[in-house]
Amino acid sequence: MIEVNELSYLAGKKELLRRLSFEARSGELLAILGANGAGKSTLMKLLCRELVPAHGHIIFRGKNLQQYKLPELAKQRAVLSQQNTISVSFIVNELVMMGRYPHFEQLPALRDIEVVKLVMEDTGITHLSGRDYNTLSGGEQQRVQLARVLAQIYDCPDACLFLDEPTNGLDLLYQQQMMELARRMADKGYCVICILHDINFASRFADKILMLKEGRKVAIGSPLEVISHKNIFETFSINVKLMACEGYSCPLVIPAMIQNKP
Ligand SMILES: Nc1ncnc2c1ncn2[C@@H]1O[C@H](COP(=O)(O)OP(=O)(O)OP(=O)(O)O)[C@@H](O)[C@H]1O
Repeated sequence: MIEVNELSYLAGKKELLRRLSFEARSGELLAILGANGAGKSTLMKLLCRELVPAHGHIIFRGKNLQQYKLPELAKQRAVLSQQNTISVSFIVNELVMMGRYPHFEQLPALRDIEVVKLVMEDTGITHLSGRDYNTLSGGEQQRVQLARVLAQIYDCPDACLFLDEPTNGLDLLYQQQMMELARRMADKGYCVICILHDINFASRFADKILMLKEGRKVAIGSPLEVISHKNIFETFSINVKLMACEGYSCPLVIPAMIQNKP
């Protein structure tokens, strides 16, 4: 689905990503972990073609990403970004319909209206349908944006869904629902690539984890392969305890006390 080959990105003279290679397949949830400033969002912007690589290339569904026309790409990948502030007033229903814009010219077809209804049900926002987006809480806005991006790729079940810290601002229930929804999307055949800060969510829901440190790959593999004291220390400079969790194959990560700190 996505092959990343020797990808580098420069901002001025600063190398934000260094010779990064990995792949993500259809039906897979890939979590990207790394400290603040590790290059996770930069990588996601490259994968979505918001940025152009300095070196290396990205093959998306068998074709170099740069060769796609944007309208073509819009039906095959959708992005939930971190920043979702809107200066103009929009009714929730209209905002979700924006996800269907790549699919119709002037007026939405019956299918577009049906998809908007379905994604609003999936994300639990049907009751917000007539509300002004700017009056919603941060967590409600996050779910509306998720509904919009799901609407965009709803009819393309092997499309790619990019989620940049999707659990930000959500309470515990909605964090879990967000990750369960991401998991369900992968199980349906979508390739889901998700930036996370919570190692336990990555461990619990991802098929593969990519760990980044200062723009380079520390490790990639299944949670069992990747979640180790060594990789976590190298990525985050913290010591942790790893615990086996009954009924789950993935390890549970608990912060160890930092010694000699006030
Ligand atoms: N245009 C730019 N010019 C200079 N430095 C940049 C530019 N864009 C990003 N950076 C720097 O590149 C590094 C990686 O940024 P990026 O946003 O990809 O990190 P991140 O891993 O997503 O971090 P966070 O977890 O804090 O969101 C940061 O140190 C950031 O300050």
